[in-house]
Amino acid sequence: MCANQTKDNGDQPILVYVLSGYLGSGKTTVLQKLLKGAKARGWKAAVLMNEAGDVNLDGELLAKDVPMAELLGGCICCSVKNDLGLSLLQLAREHRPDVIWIESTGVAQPLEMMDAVTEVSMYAKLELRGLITVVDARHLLDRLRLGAGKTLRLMREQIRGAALLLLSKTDLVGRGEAEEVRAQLREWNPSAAIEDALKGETGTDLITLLPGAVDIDVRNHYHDRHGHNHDRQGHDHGAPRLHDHVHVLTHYPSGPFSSENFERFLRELPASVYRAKGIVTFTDTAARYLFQFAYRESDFMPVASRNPAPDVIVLIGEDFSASDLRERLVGLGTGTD
Ligand SMILES: Nc1nc2c(ncn2[C@@H]2O[C@H](COP(=O)(O)OP(=O)(O)OP(=O)(O)O)[C@@H](O)[C@H]2O)c(=O)[nH]1
Repeated sequence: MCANQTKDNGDQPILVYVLSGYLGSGKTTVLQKLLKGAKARGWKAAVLMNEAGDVNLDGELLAKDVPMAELLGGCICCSVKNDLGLSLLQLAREHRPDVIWIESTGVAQPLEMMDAVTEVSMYAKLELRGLITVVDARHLLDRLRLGAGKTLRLMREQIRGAALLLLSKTDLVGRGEAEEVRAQLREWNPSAAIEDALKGETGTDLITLLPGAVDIDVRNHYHDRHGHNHDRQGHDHGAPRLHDHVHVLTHYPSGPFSSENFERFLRELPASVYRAKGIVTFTDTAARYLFQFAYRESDFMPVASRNPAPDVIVLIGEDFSASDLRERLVGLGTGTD
């Protein structure tokens, strides 16, 4: 391979992560570490920042060479939902990054966020890999002591929706208190990885903790600048962490399948998958279809033929086995479903 050949991720999905966490929990601090880690690995990263106010001060704290889009004056999950789509698409098309980090406002509802981000998968090859929630140990503890309330409820939702939980401000609590917080996190979200992140510093390289990030390593290293041909399975990058119990699963079908198989697949989805959407091509119909599945009802609409996005199926749920569902999805195309 030629030494100055650059990586080509043309056909690879851009991986998207949402950084969630209550106001002041340490999201920007973590984002700075993520950007540093991405740079060290030669990944091209971009950032989308959402601030509830009219100015974005956090953006000032980030490296100037990182493409960044800002959404001000509202929260992604409600008032600026459509703008999020446009900004994400623009970032994706203009910069073709390997990874996009979205820093959400501290008050964002995680499920609404997932819904908004996955909507963009209908227009560009982009894959939401999950929510990373930063939890302020001190603040959560104080809220737990106060008992039920709106803020505690939101913190709990952000924790429940996460694939990775980063515990910040452990320096502001005692050792026993930190353990109390960890136990609470495990109770609310038993499938998430939990890591201490004091001022954004984690014991293990933060990048390796991201669900699915090894995929970026694999694609980059395969075309690495020095021409080294690395193992596409990523075996030389340490053992990838398994996040089988995911909340979002994005699948790109390798070809069309029968509408009957697909309808059966939707009917047989486990109750833990409460939202699905995508674009599919059937062997037995002329048009491509955009489908929406919510509250176990599905809806199909023909897609304009000019939509350049590839076929895609996105599943969103509480906690489901990705490998099991992925197997069923692959089976759709082979008729073994
Ligand atoms: N003591 C302590 N302070 C921290 C830690 N992590 C972050 N901070 C500080 O907490 C403050 C808020 O951190 P940010 O990273 O800006 O938090 P954020 O979640 O982006 O804040 P918003 O965007 O306002 O929601 C900053 O002053 C950080 O330096 C930590 O682990 N311990």
